[in-house]
Amino acid sequence: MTRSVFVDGAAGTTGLEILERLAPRDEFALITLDEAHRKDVSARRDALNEADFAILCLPDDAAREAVELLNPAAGTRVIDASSAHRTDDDWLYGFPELVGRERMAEARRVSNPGCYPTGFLGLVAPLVRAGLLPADWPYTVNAVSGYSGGGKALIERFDAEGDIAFRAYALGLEHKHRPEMQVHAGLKHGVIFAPAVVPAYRGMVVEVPLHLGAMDGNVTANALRTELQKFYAASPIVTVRDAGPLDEVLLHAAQPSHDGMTLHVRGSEDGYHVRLIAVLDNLGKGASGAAIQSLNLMCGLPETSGLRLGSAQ
Ligand SMILES: NC(=O)C1=CN([C@@H]2O[C@H](COP(=O)(O)OP(=O)(O)OC[C@H]3O[C@@H](n4cnc5c(N)ncnc54)[C@H](OP(=O)(O)O)[C@@H]3O)[C@@H](O)[C@H]2O)C=CC1
Ligand SMILES: CC(=O)N[C@@H](CCC(=O)OP(=O)(O)O)C(=O)O
Repeated sequence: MTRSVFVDGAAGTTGLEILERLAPRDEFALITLDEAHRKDVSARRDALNEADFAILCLPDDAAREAVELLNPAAGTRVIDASSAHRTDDDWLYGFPELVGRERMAEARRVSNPGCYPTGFLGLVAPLVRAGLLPADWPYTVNAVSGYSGGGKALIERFDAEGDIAFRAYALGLEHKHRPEMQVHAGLKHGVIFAPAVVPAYRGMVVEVPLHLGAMDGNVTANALRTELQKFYAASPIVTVRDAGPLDEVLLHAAQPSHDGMTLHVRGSEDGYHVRLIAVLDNLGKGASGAAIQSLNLMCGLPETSGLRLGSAQ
């Protein structure tokens, strides 16, 4: 059975990577628009309603517009890579490891998680659910991303300026990912989110430092790691590393494309402090790879079909 797929925003950073992953697969037939029509509302409406699946790789406003162009009778199932619907109850949050693969199989509207939230939620949500971390703790998220995370505009800026080593942003302490992190981890307080961009094209490191010893209970770093290992034991995509020696270079300037995510739990000797660290590709598990994982599950296909999971992160 062949399913038709329309990628709206196919000329963008995320869209192109989705096309690369879909092109060799014969389970899917791509509906494409040429350069002259890719932003034409009428052509997009036709493509959106003709497709079995639409994958939206657009800015938020254009993604909302695409949803309005859909005729419910057409039955198109949607995966939205933007942040427009990530805390919308009418959409399933497309993090299969957290929401359950069975729900993905049935879903008609799936919101792809944000890149940084994928790292944060991958670390924190299972631990809050298990009662090992408190839901009412004031969490902090320190993170760096490759510059493709900002799409075509940021890629152009990095290519043009050439000498940026560390670009801190969201310095007003607001960011579109904060609500998503709070809601899907079930937290009482909004997080402090401190993102930065570094001169790597792709890849990201998302870190949650914890004063574990200041929390109630006698939870240890080993207990956190064991819980994450149990939670992801069946996952072919998320790996939880043990406490052994760790290469200090978590992100290379020429990081290869990868659709997995690796989690680390590093504890101090006295057990008081812990660093939870997620390493992923913003264009892999952080965007395009996640969309393909969701598409596979929505089609009843093997979860990892077409994913890039070859070399370890
Ligand atoms: N880059 C990343 O790592 C990640 C991105 N995302 C999300 O994915 C979405 C796309 O991001 P990204 O690929 O980085 O962005 P890009 O800017 O690289 O691509 C966006 C594409 O959408 C096109 N576009 C804009 N408006 C319209 C419209 N009205 N109709 C049709 N096409 C339109 C743009 O056209 P043009 O080429 O003319 O500018 C561009 O090709 C965003 O919502 C982003 O938040 C999610 C996770 C990670
Ligand atoms: C480096 C950079 O600018 N990253 C983007 C996040 C990536 C993005 O726009 O997409 P998602 O929200 O769908 O993850 C940002 O911080 O706004």
